Amino acid sequence: MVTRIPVTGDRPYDVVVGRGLAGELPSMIEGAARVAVLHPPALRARAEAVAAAAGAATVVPIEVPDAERGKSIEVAARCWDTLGEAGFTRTDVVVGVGGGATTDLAGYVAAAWLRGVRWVPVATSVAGMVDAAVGGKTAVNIAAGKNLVGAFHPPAGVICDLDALDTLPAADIAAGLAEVVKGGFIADPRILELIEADPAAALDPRGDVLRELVERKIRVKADVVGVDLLESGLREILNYGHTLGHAIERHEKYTWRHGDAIAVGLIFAAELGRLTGRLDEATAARHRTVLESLGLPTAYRADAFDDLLPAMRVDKKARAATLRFVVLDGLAKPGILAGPDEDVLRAAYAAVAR
Ligand SMILES: NC(=O)c1ccc[n+]([C@@H]2O[C@H](COP(=O)([O-])OP(=O)(O)OC[C@H]3O[C@@H](n4cnc5c(N)ncnc54)[C@H](O)[C@@H]3O)[C@@H](O)[C@H]2O)c1
Ligand SMILES: O=C(O)C(=O)C[C@@H](O)[C@H](O)[C@H](O)COP(=O)(O)O
Ligand SMILES: [Zn+2]
Repeated sequence: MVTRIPVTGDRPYDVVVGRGLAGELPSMIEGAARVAVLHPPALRARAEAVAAAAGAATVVPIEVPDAERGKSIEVAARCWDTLGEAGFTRTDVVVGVGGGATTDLAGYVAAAWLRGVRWVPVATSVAGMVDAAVGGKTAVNIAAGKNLVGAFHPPAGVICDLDALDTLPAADIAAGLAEVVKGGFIADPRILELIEADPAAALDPRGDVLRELVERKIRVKADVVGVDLLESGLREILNYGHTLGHAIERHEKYTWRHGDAIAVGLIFAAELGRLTGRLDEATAARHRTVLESLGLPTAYRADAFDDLLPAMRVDKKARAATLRFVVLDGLAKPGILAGPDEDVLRAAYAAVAR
C-alpha cells in the first residue's frame, strides 16, 4: 500500500510513504539528463538502488560525510564542484539518500546551485521521513550555530520507503520519534495516545503503529508548511523544543542525535509553558512520561545553562535581543512566549538539569 500525502503551496508535491518505492523516482526526475545522488558511506548500497531507477539519466554519485559532519559549507562546496565538473544544468536533479542531515545538505546544494534546481529527498531515517525531508527547509551548520546557512527550497517530491528503516539503529528510531512526539503535542494528540498505548510497537520498524505515526506526523508537517513555507508565522510551531535542543547539539559539538536533544528541549519548553501559567501540570508532565517511554533522554548537564543561554540567542525565532519560544497553551494549542525573564528560563532549566 502506498500513501500519498500532498503538500500544497506555490510548488506543490507529494510525500510518498510505503515499501519498495523505487518506481516513484522516475516521475520526480522527469526531463533530467543528470541526477546527482548524495549519500553517506553507510548508505551506498541504498543509493545505488535509487540510482538504478534513474533510467536514461546520467548518475553522478557523491559520497558525503555521515550525519552532521556532512552538513557543512565545505562539504556543500565540494558537491558544487562535482556538479560543475558534471555540467549540471537547470533541468538536472539532486537526490539526497539518507537521514535528515544528508537531505538537509542535498537540499541546500540544490537550492544554491544555479540559484535553485530540482531536488528529491529519499528519506531513510524516521527523523528524515517525518520531518527533514518535508517542507523544503534546507541548511548547513556553521561555527556560530546549527542550520544558520540555508534556504527554503521545496522538493519535487519526497520518498519515504519504510523498508529503509530495517537497518536504522534502534537509537535512531527513538530519536526520530522525538519529532513525532513534538507533532503530537503541537497538533495531533492521537500520536501521543498511540505511543502511550504501546511504546514498543511505536519503535518497531516493521509494525503498523510506526507507519501510522510516520504518516500522522507527515500530515501535521504538510498542513503547516503548505500554508507557511517561509516561517512567517504558523511554521514556527514546528520549532517546539528546538531552541534549547539546538543549543544542546551545538554544546555537544553535534555528537548528540538531533532527536535526543529535542527530547530534552521539549521537556524544557513544556516547563516554560507551565511556569508562565499557560500549560496545565498534567500536559507538562505528559511530555516526560511519553519521551521516557521511548527511552529518550530527558536531562542535560546542570552546569551548562550559562553556555546554553548565548547559544539559544542565535535561534532563528529570536528578534533582536528578544528570545522567543514555542510553548503550549494546552494540548495542541501552540503559541509564542516572547522575552521571558532569565529567572524563568533558569527555573525551567531546573526541570532538565542533571
Ligand atoms: N529540514 C528540516 O525541516 C529538518 C527537520 C528535522 C531534522 N532536521 C535535521 O535532520 C538531522 C537529523 O536527522 P537524522 O536523525 O536522520 O540524522 P542523520 O542524517 O545524521 O542520521 C542519523 C544516523 O543514521 C544513519 N542512517 C540513516 N538512515 C539509515 C538507514 N536506513 N540505515 C542505517 N543507518 C541509517 C545515518 O547515516 C546517521 O549515522 C539533523 O541535522 C536535523 O537538524 C531537519
Ligand atoms: O520544519 C521546520 O520548520 C522545523 O522547525 C522542523 C525542525 O524539526 C527542524 O529541526 C528544523 O531544521 C529546525 O529549523 P531551524 O530553522 O530551527 O534551524
Ligand atoms: Zn527538528
